[in-house]
Amino acid sequence: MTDAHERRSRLVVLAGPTAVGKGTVAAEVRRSHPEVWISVSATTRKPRPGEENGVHYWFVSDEEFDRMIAEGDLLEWAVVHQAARYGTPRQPVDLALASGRPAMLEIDLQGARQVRETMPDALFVFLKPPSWEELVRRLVGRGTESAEERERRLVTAREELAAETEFDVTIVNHEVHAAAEQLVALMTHSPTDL
Ligand SMILES: Nc1ncnc2c1ncn2[C@@H]1O[C@H](COP(=O)(O)OP(=O)(O)OP(=O)(O)O)[C@@H](O)[C@H]1O
Ligand SMILES: Nc1nc2c(ncn2[C@@H]2O[C@H](COP(=O)(O)O)[C@@H](O)[C@H]2O)c(=O)[nH]1
Repeated sequence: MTDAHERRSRLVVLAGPTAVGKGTVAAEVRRSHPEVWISVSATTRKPRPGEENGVHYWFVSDEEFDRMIAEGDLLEWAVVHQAARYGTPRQPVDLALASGRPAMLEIDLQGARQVRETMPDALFVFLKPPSWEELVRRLVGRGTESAEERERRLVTAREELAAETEFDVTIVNHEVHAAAEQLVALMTHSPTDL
């Protein structure tokens, strides 16, 4: 493996449609590979039951999010599902990469495109559902959105699925542990080895 490839693999950007399982797979990586650093995003969305500030997200006000943008604190940010703003705090990413830890961002397509511009050496991974029907089942089964919000998310999901070819690698999330292991392997192996 070349030095260039090692640099390329250390930051993984994970994206994919709503409810494909990005958060679940990221939680599995956190559980089984504590050596991997995972970014905690800031969002203006309200917490879901069980979500903790600083663990799942930094839940911030619109004013605080405006301040973070103005002060250049965010590596990327976007309005997602036409509903709330989400962004990646820049400094923790820089610190994780400087410390040599493998690092991962779990963000939407718009954010991934921004990171592609500023950090083209990152590895862009698309998490894909086994089928559209299974994606809808997971979204409904999660039970965290209203029917109206689910519809909005599925509109974005169609656009995100169409962007798969922009990514370096696709992982199909059939099973959570297997998907997490494939993701971690990408941080240490060439995609062509898998
Ligand atoms: N491999 C899998 N098999 C079956 N169910 C899964 C799998 N992965 C995730 N799920 C379930 O699918 C639902 C959506 O998962 P999750 O919330 O992680 O998706 P997400 O991609 O982070 O969604 P969003 O982009 O909307 O935040 C959850 O109920 C989760 O338990
Ligand atoms: N561009 C960014 N997108 C992000 C970030 N953190 C999360 N996300 C994406 O938002 C949607 C919705 O998440 P949810 O928790 O409300 O279901 C999902 O696609 C996430 O990947 C971020 O920092 N930047």
